[in-house]
Amino acid sequence: MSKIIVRGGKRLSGRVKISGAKNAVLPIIAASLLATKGESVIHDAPPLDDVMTISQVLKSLGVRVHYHNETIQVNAEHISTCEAPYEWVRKMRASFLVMGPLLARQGYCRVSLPGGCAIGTRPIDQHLKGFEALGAEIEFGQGFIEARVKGRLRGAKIYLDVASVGATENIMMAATLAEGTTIIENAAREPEIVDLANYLNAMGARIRGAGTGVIRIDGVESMQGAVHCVIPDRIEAGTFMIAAAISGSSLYIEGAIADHLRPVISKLQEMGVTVGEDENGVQVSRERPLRAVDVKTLPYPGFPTDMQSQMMALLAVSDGTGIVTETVFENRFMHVEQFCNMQAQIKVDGRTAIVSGNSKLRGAKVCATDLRAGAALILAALAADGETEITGTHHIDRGYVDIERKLRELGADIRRVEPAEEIEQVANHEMSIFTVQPTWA
Ligand SMILES: CC(=O)N[C@H]1[C@@H](OP(=O)(O)OP(=O)(O)OC[C@H]2O[C@@H](n3ccc(=O)[nH]c3=O)[C@H](O)[C@@H]2O)O[C@H](CO)[C@@H](O)[C@@H]1O
Ligand SMILES: C=C(OP(=O)(O)O)C(=O)O
Repeated sequence: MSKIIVRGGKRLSGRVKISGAKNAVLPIIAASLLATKGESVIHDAPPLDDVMTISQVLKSLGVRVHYHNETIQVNAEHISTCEAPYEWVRKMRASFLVMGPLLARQGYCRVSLPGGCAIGTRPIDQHLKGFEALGAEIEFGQGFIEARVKGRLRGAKIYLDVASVGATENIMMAATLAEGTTIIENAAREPEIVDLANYLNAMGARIRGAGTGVIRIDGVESMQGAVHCVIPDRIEAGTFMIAAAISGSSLYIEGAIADHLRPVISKLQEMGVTVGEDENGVQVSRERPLRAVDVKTLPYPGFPTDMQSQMMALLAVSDGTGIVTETVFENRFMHVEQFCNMQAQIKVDGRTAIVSGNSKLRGAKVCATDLRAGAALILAALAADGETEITGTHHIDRGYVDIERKLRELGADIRRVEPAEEIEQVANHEMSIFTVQPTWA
């Protein structure tokens, strides 16, 4: 498969435009299943493999989906089946988000168990607990989950044991068409939850409190298609902020919403990075040596787990020792071994990684073990001596739009290599939206 090759040591400069948020657009596309009338038009939908995957899930349900120029149109007036197949759901955890809308609208669904990044066991018990509280009966089949309800779901009070992003989204979507009021307590507060609630409200839902720990949903009889613009991707923005810091550069990150990035901005400032903000984005500059800091991942508004590996790359080249504690996922240190192949000094003890700084990173052959780990390896490679070859690029393509083009335009020496004999195969493969966008459009 393809490789990304980076020759480190280049200064970057200029501005980079952040794409729409992967983690916002995926639930929003799933939510469009709730519209029994009219078409949804979703702008700033990034051309990512994950967006293709969720589109394929909807198409497999008989829904009309069309993608053009970062706008996705969904017409879900007609649904022909309530079964979301393994073929697509296994590729990505967010596919499981069709369960809430299907159950609410059709009273039945059969959804394959979800896949996604291998960063922990990632149970779905909180999603199912929520559906059961709303009156659904849940059955496990072989690799499938079936949910059914007689008549409409009924509003309920649901306390989440963990403030799960996916469970909050799935339950919130299911509750929109329930009879009566649903209250989700200990709800996740991520900006992507707020974006989803805004879209659902534009479709006719009645949701209050999204972005706080208590969300109230007053059920409505029906919903229709709506127009929506997806928020900018705070994780992509954070990744480019670290690109500026790790390469000793100054970059303007266009579209970044500083309020969504507070924990990342605050850590970078503690490390000696200058961050300026205005209404259109953030300016990040690093002129002096970096100071190591400790980082603990937490649900929003804490430091995002999706920025942990990128921050670890930065700590590896900072002065001093930084302790990284991962509290959200129990197995999200797979990238450490890859960093160590680049001469980073990192020791893992359970959920803690001790990063001894001042490493002179060296280019090496490394493999992206998951999406953010792949981005973090690119960042490390920007600061490394010599050439780094990164495989496992399919992980990166799940969540970053044209990362190598964006970095190249800023001055990085980065390119993607497709082995000659595989080019034709890739071009014919419907997974690659970059080469065969029209097959799922
Ligand atoms: C598509 C998407 O938006 N993905 C994001 C979403 O994933 P996702 O929605 O899967 O993450 P969750 O917030 O659900 O997971 C957080 C923690 O809760 C646990 N848990 C979750 C559900 C459940 O039913 N039971 C349970 O125990 C998980 O194992 C994990 O330890 O939020 C994560 C945490 O910010 C991010 O890393 C992912 O990028
Ligand atoms: C873990 C991630 O994605 P997913 O939840 O889709 O696996 C991520 O975006 O970093």
